[in-house]
Amino acid sequence: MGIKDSDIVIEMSGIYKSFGSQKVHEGINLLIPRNKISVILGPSGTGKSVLLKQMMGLIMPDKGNIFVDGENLVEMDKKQLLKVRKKFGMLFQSAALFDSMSVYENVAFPLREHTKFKEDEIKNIVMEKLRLVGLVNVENKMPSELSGGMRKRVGLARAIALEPQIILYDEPTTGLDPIMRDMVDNLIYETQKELDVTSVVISHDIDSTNKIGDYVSMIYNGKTIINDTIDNFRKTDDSYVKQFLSGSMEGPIKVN
Ligand SMILES: Nc1ncnc2c1ncn2[C@@H]1O[C@H](COP(=O)(O)OP(=O)(O)OP(=O)(O)O)[C@@H](O)[C@H]1O
Repeated sequence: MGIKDSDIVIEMSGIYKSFGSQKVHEGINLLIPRNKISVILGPSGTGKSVLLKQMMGLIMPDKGNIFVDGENLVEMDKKQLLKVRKKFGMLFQSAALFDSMSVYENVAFPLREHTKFKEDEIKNIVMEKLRLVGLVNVENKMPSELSGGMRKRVGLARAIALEPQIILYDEPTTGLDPIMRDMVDNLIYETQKELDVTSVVISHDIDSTNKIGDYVSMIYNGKTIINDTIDNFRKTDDSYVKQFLSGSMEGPIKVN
């Protein structure tokens, strides 16, 4: 079974994006199946983060279409885009916590911004999300008092506070030691199972990909090299994928 047989939640087609004279995307096509984990791989600077931002309409492509649940983001006005963005939660690379706010206030932040919930309702949700990511008795701590892995958990609790259908993870394991990396992989895996959401994970890490990925895509030189099931990814003869998997200097991928 290939990716085309699955229920697709996000479809990007013919995406072109430049910043000034710098061409980042030159005809990206990408399918993201619903309620599964899709990993997006690619060398540094190939525009993976830009791709993620385009999925939720934070950056618009110069050309191409982005469908979320069949609705085309590039044809939407601001109000429609705000509505679509509510389907998404994003965990940024650095977890991007507010340093001057406690853990509790960080997770409560999107609820205060986007809902009219009363304080006792907010409290219930915050405590429930913290419990879900495996954090107890830390709600009054400040981010600076937490380890890197705990901050990722708080970032994830905040990302899921509004119960998104789609969670985007921008390089969640970069800069973490192997044990912490494993912990974050498990967290992504468990969150997907527990909440039955669609997860899109940007990664450089083949071990993580093998562990959590249901589907794998690879982006290189502004184009999609592969976008398929993990099984087909492992079996492919594509020379770009093979070079990336082997970490070799030899092959079609140019190493700067
Ligand atoms: N808002 C922006 N304005 C101008 N250039 C940008 C903007 N966002 C990204 N870029 C450029 O687009 C290119 C792709 O960036 P992006 O962060 O998406 O790469 P990436 O594949 O996620 O890289 P990495 O794996 O190193 O994080 C980079 O050269 C970056 O400088």
